Amino acid sequence: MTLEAIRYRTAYEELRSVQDAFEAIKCMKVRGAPAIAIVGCLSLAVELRAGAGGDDPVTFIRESLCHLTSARPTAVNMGRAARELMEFAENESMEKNSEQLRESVIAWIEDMLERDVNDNRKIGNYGAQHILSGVPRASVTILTHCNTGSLATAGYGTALGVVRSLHALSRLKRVYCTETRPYNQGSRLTAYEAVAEGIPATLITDSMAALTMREMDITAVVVGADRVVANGDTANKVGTYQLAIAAKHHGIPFYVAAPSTSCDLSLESGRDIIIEVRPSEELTSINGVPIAAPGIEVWNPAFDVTPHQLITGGIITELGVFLPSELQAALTGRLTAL
Ligand SMILES: CSC[C@H]1O[C@H](OP(=O)(O)O)[C@H](O)[C@@H]1O
Repeated sequence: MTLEAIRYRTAYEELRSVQDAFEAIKCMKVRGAPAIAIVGCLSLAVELRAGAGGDDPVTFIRESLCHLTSARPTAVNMGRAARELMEFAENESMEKNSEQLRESVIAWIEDMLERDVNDNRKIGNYGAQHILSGVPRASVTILTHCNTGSLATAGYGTALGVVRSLHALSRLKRVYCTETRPYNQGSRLTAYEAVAEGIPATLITDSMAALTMREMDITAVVVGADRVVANGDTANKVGTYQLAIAAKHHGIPFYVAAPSTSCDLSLESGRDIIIEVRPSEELTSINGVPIAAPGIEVWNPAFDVTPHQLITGGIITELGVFLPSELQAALTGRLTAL
């Protein structure tokens, strides 16, 4: 029997309450804009199924959603879901008793799972068709950042959903995924999804991205989003902005893939987006092992904002692919301001 030095495993953790979900989101055991909203709301469903809220479930729902929304400020999805669910619950409470209301809200929450996967499959297909329409070559090479796959959503993924759709069409030559320091969503999660599904993928360090664009015939850069605002400026994992600059320099189309649930028309531009700054330890250690001089000062913004002018390929949504300047018109009527 050969020595098994490393076992890379899938582990599941039960979340039994809103507080469990809040803590899992806060410490990034659960991460990814859509996944944060879905897991947050599902934790509420778990408590409602157990009768939480008693004779006043609306108050319990409101307080729970407010708490969950406070876990991480940049991604819009949890806040959007909280507002929409609260509106639904208040309307339902006018004609349903507490038990009926709880069941109605649980059904609304459970529907999020299917809605998200359906949105992601549409994003995947729209994105793949748009990228393929621009190139005569049989197959394409994509560069992506962070993790935007099944481990960041209810399934299939957004930017990685585009990669999945290209792969399903046998039109993906290769996807280059950045390790995405400091939390390594790319090396730990995207690489895991790609290997598990036999998607041709190459892991690179973040610092190799510009060189990869120059040397590896990249067809397009496709990234996810945490908050796309009215003018198309997009907050996404830190490092996205410099990818967009490098893509511009190399004449490579830069796409953002995001469901309408990741869009926030209440904000005019990226200047209005709150950027989460995370603990220094994420940079100075890995799994508790120090990798930096003790006492060094650290700046650890979890996201940056890519100006809409650099999103040259377009914004891929479940409604289609739009230029940043077209986004607000495309989404108006489907989305209301937060
Ligand atoms: C479809 S996931 C969107 C987005 O969320 C990730 O951030 P985090 O891992 O900190 O939750 C990353 O920015 C992805 O692009």
